[in-house]
Amino acid sequence: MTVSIGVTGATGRMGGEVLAAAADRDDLSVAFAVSRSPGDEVEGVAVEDAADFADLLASHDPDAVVDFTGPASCIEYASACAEAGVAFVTGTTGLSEGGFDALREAASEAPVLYASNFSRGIAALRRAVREAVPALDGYDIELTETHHNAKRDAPSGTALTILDDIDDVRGDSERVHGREGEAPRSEGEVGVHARRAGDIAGEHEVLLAGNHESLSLTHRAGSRGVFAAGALDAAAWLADRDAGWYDFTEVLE
Ligand SMILES: NC(=O)C1=CN([C@@H]2O[C@H](COP(=O)(O)OP(=O)(O)OC[C@H]3O[C@@H](n4cnc5c(N)ncnc54)[C@H](OP(=O)(O)O)[C@@H]3O)[C@@H](O)[C@H]2O)C=CC1
Ligand SMILES: O=C(O)C1=N[C@H](C(=O)O)C[C@H](O)C1
Repeated sequence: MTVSIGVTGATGRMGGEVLAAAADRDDLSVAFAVSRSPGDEVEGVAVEDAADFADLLASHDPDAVVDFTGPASCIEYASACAEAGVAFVTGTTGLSEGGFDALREAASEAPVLYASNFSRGIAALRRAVREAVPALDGYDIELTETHHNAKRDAPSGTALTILDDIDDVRGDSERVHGREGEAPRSEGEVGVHARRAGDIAGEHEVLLAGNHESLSLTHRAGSRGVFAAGALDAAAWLADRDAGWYDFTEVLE
C-alpha cells in the first residue's frame, strides 16, 4: 500500500528535503505540498497556498502530514489535521509548553508523532546517555550543540530532549546556559552550549568528566536527508494508527 502525505513548509530547508526524499521512495506518494509563498515547484511538486491547507486535507485526504515549520504554524497545521482525522508527524522545534499542550490536544483526535530529532543516531545516543549518566555518578556533564547559522531556536530541540533524558535518570538538575566571567561550576549542574555556524546540519555532544577521565558521546548529522528519511519512516508507520501521542522510538522498535 502506498501512503500518501501532505508536506508543509515546502519552501523551507526541511520541506525541500522531505519532498526530495519522498520522490525516492516507492512506499510513499506526495498528495500535496503547501507554503506561505506558493507558486514555484519544489522537487517537481506544485506548491499550494498554506491558507488552503484545510481544503487540501478535505480534497486529497492524505494518510499523513509531515511538518517541519515553526512553532505557531505547527500548531495550526496539527489542529487542522486533528479536525480532519489525519495523522500528523512533526519535527518542528522551539515549541513552548503551551504549544506542546496544543499538540497533545490534537493527539486526542488524530495520531500525532513529535520528535525533536528523526535520526537513528540520536536515538542511539539518547540510549547511551541514559546508560552512561547513572554509571558515572557525580561526573560533570556539559552538552554542546552546533547548527547552521539560520537556526532560530536555542538550545536545539534535541538538546532539550537529551537534558530531559538526563533529568529522568538522575533527577532534575540546574541548566547553566553558556559561561562568562566569574562562573565556577556548581555541583550537579549541566552546562549547555549552543553554537551557530555555516551550514552545519546538526551536531550534539554530551561530555561527562570526573575521576581523572572523560567520556564524550557525539552525533553528527552528515546532511538533513537523515532527518527527512526518519520523518518519512514515521509517517509510513503512523498513517493507520489510532488517535494518540506517539514517539519516534516506537517507529524504530
Ligand atoms: N526533528 C528533526 O529531526 C528536525 C527538526 N528541524 C526543525 O524543523 C523546523 C524547520 O527547520 P528548517 O526547515 O531548517 O527551517 P526553514 O526556516 O528553512 O523552514 C521553515 C519553513 O516553515 C514555514 N514557516 C515558518 N514559519 C511559519 C509560519 N509562521 N507560518 C507558516 N509557515 C511557516 C516556512 O515555509 P513556507 O514559507 O514554505 O510556508 C519556512 O520556510 C525547525 O523548527 C527545526 O528546528 C529541522 C531539522 C531536523
Ligand atoms: O534546525 C535544525 O536544523 C535542526 N533542528 C533540530 C533540533 O532543534 O534539535 C534537529 C536537528 O539537530 C536539526
